[in-house]
Amino acid sequence: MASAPTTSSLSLAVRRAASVAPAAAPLRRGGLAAGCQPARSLAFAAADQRLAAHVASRCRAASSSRGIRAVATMAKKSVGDLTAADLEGKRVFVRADLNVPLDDSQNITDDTRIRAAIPTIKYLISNGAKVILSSHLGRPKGVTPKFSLAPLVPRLSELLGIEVIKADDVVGPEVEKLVSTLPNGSVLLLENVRFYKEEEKNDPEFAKKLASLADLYVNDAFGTAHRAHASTEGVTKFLKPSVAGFLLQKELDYLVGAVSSPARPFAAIVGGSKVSSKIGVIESLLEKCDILLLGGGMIFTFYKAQGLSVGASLVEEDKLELATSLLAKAKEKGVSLLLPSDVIIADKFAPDANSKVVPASAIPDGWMGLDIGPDSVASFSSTLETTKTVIWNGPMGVFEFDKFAVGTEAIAKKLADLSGKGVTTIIGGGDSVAAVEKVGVADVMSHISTGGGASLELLEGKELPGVVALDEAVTVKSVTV
Ligand SMILES: Nc1ncnc2c1ncn2[C@@H]1O[C@H](COP(=O)(O)OP(=O)(O)O)[C@@H](O)[C@H]1O
Ligand SMILES: O=C(OP(=O)(O)O)[C@H](O)COP(=O)(O)O
Repeated sequence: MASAPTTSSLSLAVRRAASVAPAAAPLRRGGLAAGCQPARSLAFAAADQRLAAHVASRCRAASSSRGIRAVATMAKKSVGDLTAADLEGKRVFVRADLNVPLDDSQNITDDTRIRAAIPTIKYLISNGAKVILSSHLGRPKGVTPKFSLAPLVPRLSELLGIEVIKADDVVGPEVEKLVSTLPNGSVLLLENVRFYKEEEKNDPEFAKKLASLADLYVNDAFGTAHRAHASTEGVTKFLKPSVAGFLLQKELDYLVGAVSSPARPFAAIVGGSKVSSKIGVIESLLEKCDILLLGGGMIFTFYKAQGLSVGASLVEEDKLELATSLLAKAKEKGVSLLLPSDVIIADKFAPDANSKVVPASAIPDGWMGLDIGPDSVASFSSTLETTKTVIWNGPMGVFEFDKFAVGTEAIAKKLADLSGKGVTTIIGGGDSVAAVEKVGVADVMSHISTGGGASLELLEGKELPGVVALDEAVTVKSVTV
């Protein structure tokens, strides 16, 4: 697997690459100036931005001639910073995102989010903590049995290797009683936290009640970190320490870390239905990537902006100027922006539509582009061959219809192939994850995000309230480049 930078705690606001020297050299502890130490070995207790900058500048001086890049990071405290001495016998409120799909018989149809939450919970129970596990499921309006977390208990228990206890409520005397009898190393799953309307309102009294159940707080709910809710944000005001779980840490390491200081060439593939939903992502990625490949429904707005006929394809008339300015911005930034050279068109928006391949410049009236064509797949693939880091957000076509899933699946397979060759491949949540899973290549990617909305916000450069609220720690890491 490729060498994405890893940190011992979370990257957030400040990342200062002190040097990017071309030659690779092994890390040599003795060779660094005082205050600069290899990754994972140095954690500054004080969370001070100036300290981070100061240390970065010292490391810059020390490492520029050795092919070592030192990155001082405003970081969040991690659950990994807590030892058995901190955790033994402690009640730990863990907010996870266990919002998994259930079928009509309440069977879990995709347990990815449950599996992703396991490392943090296992770490806590193996260190003698009492885990009070909280999540939402769906968007219930009040108490709604079909949104109960009960169907998750067997799978959680199986994956953890212990019997998970389930509470019928989120707060209140019954829950308090259960918490008071919890043995060390056990897990109590609270009921769906959104059964209380106070959760989404981030009601301080409700947050205080949640906090009163525990001694410390771990947020591992990356998929919900863009929500300022009582269990993701409010609760941190009443529980110290409030730290990040391993999943949250990994998501930020890839979606912020690997994207901010990527191994280059760095390519971004952006697809999906509309330019309007991806403006922020495209603008942000144009600042960072070397190559930008565009696919999906949004390409027709770009074609039209360039004066091409797009038939009945999806076009956002009010975004034509924006498309033109994004093309200009790419040029100005020296980013090679590639639009598909051919497309698969359909005579109607349906799985059984008649279809044919045409050059992008030859879409007849009445036909709509629903996928990228074979020449585009070939040119995108050969371009991707040159890269060291790739991030993908949004499908290349209407992949829900088999006939128009070819381009998306080909890109998924190409990324799997590149991943096997050491390229860092990051799948940024949402439909692209579904595509990668459909093709059966999810396991080989460097990172697959568990959050659609959250990953989009991160890629747009926004801060996530559930992350901002956590305790800070400054770390310095060094990586060879
Ligand atoms: N050429 C196209 N025309 C219309 N819709 C498209 C086209 N290509 C992709 N889409 C649709 O875009 C949707 C995904 O868009 P979006 O939500 O922006 O992506 P993501 O969920 O990956 O962030 C899919 O439902 C897909 O069918
Ligand atoms: O599934 C989720 O988000 P996602 O669909 O954007 O990945 C999260 O659990 C957040 O759920 P919400 O969008 O109801 O707050």
